[in-house]
Amino acid sequence: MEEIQSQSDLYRSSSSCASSPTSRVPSSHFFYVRKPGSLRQPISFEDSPEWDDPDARMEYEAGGVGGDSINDAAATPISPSLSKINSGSMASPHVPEGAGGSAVRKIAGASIAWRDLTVTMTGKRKYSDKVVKSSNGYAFPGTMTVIMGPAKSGKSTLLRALAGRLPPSAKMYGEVFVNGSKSHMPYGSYGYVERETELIGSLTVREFLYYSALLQLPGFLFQKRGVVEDAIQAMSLSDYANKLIGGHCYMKGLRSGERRRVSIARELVMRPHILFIDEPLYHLDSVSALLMMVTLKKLASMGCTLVFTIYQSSTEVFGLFDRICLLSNGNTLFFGETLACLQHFSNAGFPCPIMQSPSDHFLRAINTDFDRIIAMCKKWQDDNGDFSAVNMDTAVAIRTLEATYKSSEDAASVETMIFKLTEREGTQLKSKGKAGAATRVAVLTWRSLLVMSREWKYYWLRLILYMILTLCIGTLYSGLGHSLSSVATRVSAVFVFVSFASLLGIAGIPSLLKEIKIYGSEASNQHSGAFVFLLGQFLGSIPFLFLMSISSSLVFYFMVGLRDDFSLLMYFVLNFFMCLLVNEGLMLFIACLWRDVYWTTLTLISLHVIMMLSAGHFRIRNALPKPVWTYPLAYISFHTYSIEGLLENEYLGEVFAVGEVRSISGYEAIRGDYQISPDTSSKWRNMLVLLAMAFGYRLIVYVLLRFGLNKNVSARLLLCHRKNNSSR
Ligand SMILES: Nc1ncnc2c1ncn2[C@@H]1O[C@H](COP(=O)(O)OP(=O)(O)OP(=O)(O)O)[C@@H](O)[C@H]1O
Repeated sequence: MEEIQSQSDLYRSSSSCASSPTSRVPSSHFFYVRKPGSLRQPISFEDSPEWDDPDARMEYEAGGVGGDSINDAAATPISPSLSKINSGSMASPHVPEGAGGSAVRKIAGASIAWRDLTVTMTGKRKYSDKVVKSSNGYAFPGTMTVIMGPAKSGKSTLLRALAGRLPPSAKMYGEVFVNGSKSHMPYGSYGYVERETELIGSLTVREFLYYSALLQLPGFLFQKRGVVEDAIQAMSLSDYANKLIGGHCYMKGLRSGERRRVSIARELVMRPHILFIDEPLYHLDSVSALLMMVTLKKLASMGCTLVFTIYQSSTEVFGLFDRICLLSNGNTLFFGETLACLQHFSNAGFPCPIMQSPSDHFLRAINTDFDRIIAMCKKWQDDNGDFSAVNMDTAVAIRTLEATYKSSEDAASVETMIFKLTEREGTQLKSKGKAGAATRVAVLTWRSLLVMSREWKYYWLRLILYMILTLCIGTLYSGLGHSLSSVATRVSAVFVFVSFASLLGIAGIPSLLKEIKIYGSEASNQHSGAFVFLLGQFLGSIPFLFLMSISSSLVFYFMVGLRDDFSLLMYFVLNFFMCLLVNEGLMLFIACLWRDVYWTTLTLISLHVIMMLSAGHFRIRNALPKPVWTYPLAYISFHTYSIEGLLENEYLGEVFAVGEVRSISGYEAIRGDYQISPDTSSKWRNMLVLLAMAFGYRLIVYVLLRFGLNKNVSARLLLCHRKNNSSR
C-alpha cells in the first residue's frame, strides 16, 4: 500500500492539476460538467436525478419492452445524460438535419445485465486464458453504455459475450440477462456491428440498405421501404442516400464516418431492441466521431439500448456516454456513470488533470504499454531533462483502481441494480421472422447482376480483355484452311484459346474476394447462408459468363475457321461456357481457402500452369508419365475435358483426302496430335464432366463456408511467420 500511496503522490505532483473533478472549473466545452449550483457536491452513482427512485425504474423496465416496437417505446424515458443535455445544463452539440429530426419512429429497447461474466480462450494467451474476468454490469433502454479500455483489454470479447457471438475457441462463465431472463436473444431482436464491415461500393446507400432489408426481413417488398427510410434518417444519412458507396470516376465514395453509419443502419432495418457496436469510432476523425456519437445518442433517445466498445474518445464524445465499463487486461476497473468514473479515479488518487480528456486520462492511467515509455524516459532523464510528467507506473495505478473499485459503493450499487434487474422476468424478446431462402436467393442473384453491371473494372474490363485475347489468338491462327496438314496447328489454337482464356479469368479474383467478404459479414449476422450465397452467386454470374463465352467463341470460331455448322458452333460456345463455370468454381474454392488476393492469385496461376502441362497437348496423354501426370493431374485438369470435347466436336465425322483415292477420318487425322475418343457421344460426356466439376467445386466451397474449415490459411501462415521471427 505504501508503494501505491507513493505512486499516487508522485502522480499528483506530476499532473498539472491535483484537484478532484468536483473542484474543476466548470466549462461549457466539457459535456460532463455538472449542473451549476451542484459543483460542491461529491459526484456519485446515485446522484443522477432520473435514477432517484429505483423502483419506478424497475416498473418501467418490466413493462417497456416487447410487443410492437413502435408503440411500446413511447414509454421509453430519456437517458440521464440526455436529460442533462436537454435541460440546458450541458452544452449540446449541434444535431444534424435528419439525425432524428421530426418524425423518427421509436424503438423499444431491452435491458441487459451481466453478472460474474468470465470468458476464457483455449490455449491462446501467454499467462492466463481469461480474457474477461468476473465482469458485472448492465445497460438500460435509451442509454449508451460504453466498454472502454486499452488494446487487448477484452472489450470486444465482452461485447461478443453479451451478444452471444463468441468464437468456438471461447468459453463463457457467468450469466447474461435480457429483460431479466437468461434466454438466448432471438434473430432480429438485437443487432451486432463488427469493427470492419464490408459494404458494396457499386450500390447507393439506399439500394444497399434496401437489399439488406430484403435479405433480413420477412414480408412484402413495399413494406421494406419504410424501415429503410427510417434507418437512413436515424443514422443521418439522408444527404447520402442516393450516393454510390464506393463512388465512381467523377465522384468520391463515402468517407469512413458515413460508411460506418451505413453499416450501423444495416442493422437498424430490423429495429433491434439492443444494438452492439464494436468500435463505432474506428478510424474516424474527430468531426466524424462527434457526428457518429450524436447520431447514436439520438438513436438511444428513440429507445434503443446501445452497448459499444471504444478505445479512446474526445471530451465532447465522452460527455455523451451514459455509463462506462472500464477494462484493463480483462479486469473491471470501474462500472457506472461517466461522471462517477471521474470521481472514482479521484478517490483512488488519480484525479483527472485539467485540460485533459477524461478518456485520455483513464487510458493513460491503465494502459500498461506506457510502462515501456516510462522505462525509456527513465533512461533519458539524467541526460535530457525532466520526464516526470510521464512517471506514473500503470501497474500500480491498475492495482489501486481495481482495489478501490471493489470496495466502493459503485460496485455495490451495480450489484444491487443487477439484482433488481434479474429478480423478475420481463417481456421475452421474440424473433421477428426471417426472409425465406427463395427470397434471399432471388435478392442475391439480382444484387449480383446489378453489381456486375456497374463494376466496370472487374466485369466490363474483363470482357474487353477477353475480346482482345481472342482477337490476338484469332489473328495468330487465321487462314489455316481445312487440309490434313493444318490439324496440328488447329489443335494448338484450341489449346491456346481454352488455356489462356481460363487463365485470364484470374483477373476476377478481387471481385470474388469482395463477394466472399460481403457474404462473411452478412452470414455472421444471419442475413445470408452458405447455400443461399453460392446459389445467388452462381445464378448471378451465369449471364456475364455466357456473354463472355459467346462473344469470345464467335470471334475465335470464325477467325480460325472451324467447321461451318451451327450445331457445332453452339457446342463450342456451350463447352467454353462450362469451362468458364468450372474456372469460376475453382477460383471461388481457392479464394475461400486463402481469403487473400496475393495467395489466391499465386495458387491459381500455379494450378493453371500445371493443368495446362497435363492437358495432353505438350505431350499426348497416353505418353504422359502415369504417376502424378496422368493420375491424378490429367484427370483433374478441366482443360483436358474441354479441349478433348472441342476437338471431338471439330474432327469426329470429318474426312480428309489423302492423295487421289485414299481418305482418312478426322479421328485418325488427329490421333497423333491429341488423344480423343472415336465415340461420337464422347463430346457430351466431356461436357457432363465439366458440369459435374462446376458443381463439385461449389460443393467443396459450400462445405468450407458451412463448416468454417478455411480458418483463413493466410492469417495462419502470417502468424507462423511472425512466431518464427520472434523466436529467432
Ligand atoms: N478468437 C480469439 N482467439 C484467441 N485469442 C483471442 C481471440 N479473440 C481475442 N483474443 C485475445 O483476447 C484478448 C482480448 O482481445 P479483445 O479483442 O477482446 O480485446 P480488445 O480490448 O477489443 O482489443 P483491441 O481493441 O485491440 O481489439 C487479446 O489478448 C486477444 O489476443
